[in-house]
Amino acid sequence: MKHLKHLNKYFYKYKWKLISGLVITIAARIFAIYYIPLIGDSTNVIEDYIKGEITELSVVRSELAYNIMIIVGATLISAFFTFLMRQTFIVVSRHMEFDLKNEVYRHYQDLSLNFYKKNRTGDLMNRISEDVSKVRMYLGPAIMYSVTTFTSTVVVLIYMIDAAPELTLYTVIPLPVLSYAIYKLSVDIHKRSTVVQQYLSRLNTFTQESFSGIAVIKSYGMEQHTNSDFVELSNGSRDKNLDLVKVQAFFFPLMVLLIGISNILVIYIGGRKYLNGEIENLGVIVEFLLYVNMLTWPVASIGWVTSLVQQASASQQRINEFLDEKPEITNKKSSEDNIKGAIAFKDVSFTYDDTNITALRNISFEVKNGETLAIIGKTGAGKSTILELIGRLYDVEEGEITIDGRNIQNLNLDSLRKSIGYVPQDAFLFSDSIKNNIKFGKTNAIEEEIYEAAKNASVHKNIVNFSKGYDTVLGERGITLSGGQKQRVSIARAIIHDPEILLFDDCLSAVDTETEEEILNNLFKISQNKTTIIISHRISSAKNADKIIILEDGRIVQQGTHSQLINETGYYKELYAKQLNEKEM
Ligand SMILES: Nc1ncnc2c1ncn2[C@@H]1O[C@H](COP(=O)(O)OP(=O)(O)OP(=O)(O)O)[C@@H](O)[C@H]1O
Repeated sequence: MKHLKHLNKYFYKYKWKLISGLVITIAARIFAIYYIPLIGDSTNVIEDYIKGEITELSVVRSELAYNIMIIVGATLISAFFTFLMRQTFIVVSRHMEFDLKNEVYRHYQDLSLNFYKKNRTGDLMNRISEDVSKVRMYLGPAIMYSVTTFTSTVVVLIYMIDAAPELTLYTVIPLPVLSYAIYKLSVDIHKRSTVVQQYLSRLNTFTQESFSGIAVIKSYGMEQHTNSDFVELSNGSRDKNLDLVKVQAFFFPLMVLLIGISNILVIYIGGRKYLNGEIENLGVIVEFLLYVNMLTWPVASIGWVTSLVQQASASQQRINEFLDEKPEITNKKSSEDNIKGAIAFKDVSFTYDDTNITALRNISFEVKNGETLAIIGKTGAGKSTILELIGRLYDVEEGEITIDGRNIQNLNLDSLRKSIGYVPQDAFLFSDSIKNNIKFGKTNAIEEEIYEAAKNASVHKNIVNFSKGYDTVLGERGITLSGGQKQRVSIARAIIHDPEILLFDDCLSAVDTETEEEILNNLFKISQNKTTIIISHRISSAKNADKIIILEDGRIVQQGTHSQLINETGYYKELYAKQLNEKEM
């Protein structure tokens, strides 16, 4: 239960709505019960007529007509209040669910990359959807049914004790048993449905992966194999579903059985008391039958609600685990910074926490504002790590990275990130239109700016050739761009952002050398007063840079300009010779 404390702030936020829900529920219950004594009364009138205590049929008629009117009126009012009750409690729970989802989502966004490496996307999604839904069952139905149960029980018991105290005692005896049995059943149902849920999520992941990787499956002729894996999984899923259905099937029969026992007790004990003259009228027995039936659902719901609260508590615990995670990268300065973009690494070493791989060792270099630095090196040399550190996707512990002479950890984080246009190695595009993907870099960009950015990234011509042009939808719902096109849309996104610092991580690898040349020329014009860092495996991307550094195993092994490096024995000269040869061939 302690995990659910986190939600108290939401109860406080919606306190007035909840209090009005409470008042409405009490009113609904009072009106729902109000008519029962009238039914007892009507039975008594008929009984008195049969016994001859009332001789006028017209008296019976008018008494019954009056009772019926009140019964219909009270039922309608009760129905109206019940409608309002659901509208209040369930609507409030939907608001709370919305708030909680937003809270979790905002927190996810603040968390650092390390958190995303440690936790699987499926798990993140489950906690924000499945777990939040389970918590909503506590915020809405569980609270609503608890209030209903409490008010119904109190009001019904008052009426019952007033009518026949001893009979009340006998008839309510089976009800706690009913509540306990439903609780036990609900716990079992919960256990089984968790397993069903797990199977479902495995089945979903499997199908999703199979369809995403359909090209690989088909080209290796693995359809049969994949199909039998699917059948095996879905057989398991069906069996678990059947297990669940079996237990669920007990729910209503159990309720009917226990209500039946209560009814028999009312008739048996009530009947004997009537015959002994301890109860004056048959109407009391009729009333009691109605009371017992009216108590059944609230009492049964105690068991159900207990299990809902337990599930919600387990879910909230999982949500809290993530909410308690502190972002590793924090903003230490609230006021904004004006960034020009001169970057310097001073003796920076960096080891990834999770793999313990030391990606950078004693790295020092400087790029002045407006200059271009190219980084070349074999795969795994630490090139991408340098760019990630500049954007503070990770913080360095050894050495210092400065921008405009200030340690980046002391700069306003938002200003820092806004001053950077980063094109990662795997160009990621959203399942949205090309236009919106480019606008991601500048949400208020006008059409002309989008076209300009796309032209500078040499992708405009490709885009206008699509039948829907810039409105072409990408990804699952639309077309798939070629690797080179993706990279160029991603470059356009960085260009439109118009940042002070441009970071390109091997993002021209999938374009042909001619287009590469074209983009580099455009970039050269755009980035006159920007600081640019280009990572590449090609000399052609690096040769015009003001400075080139060669990384090997996390260390800078050579640095200089193109003309210096081609005359110096080492990796750059070898690469140059190799790529020159390839070009000539
Ligand atoms: N997120 C990460 N978590 C743990 N280790 C990582 C992570 N990213 C990179 N590494 C490791 O750090 C080392 C440097 O990786 P990095 O991506 O910086 O190399 P790179 O020079 O950019 O390589 P490539 O040219 O293949 O992109 C590698 O050994 C890599 O396995």
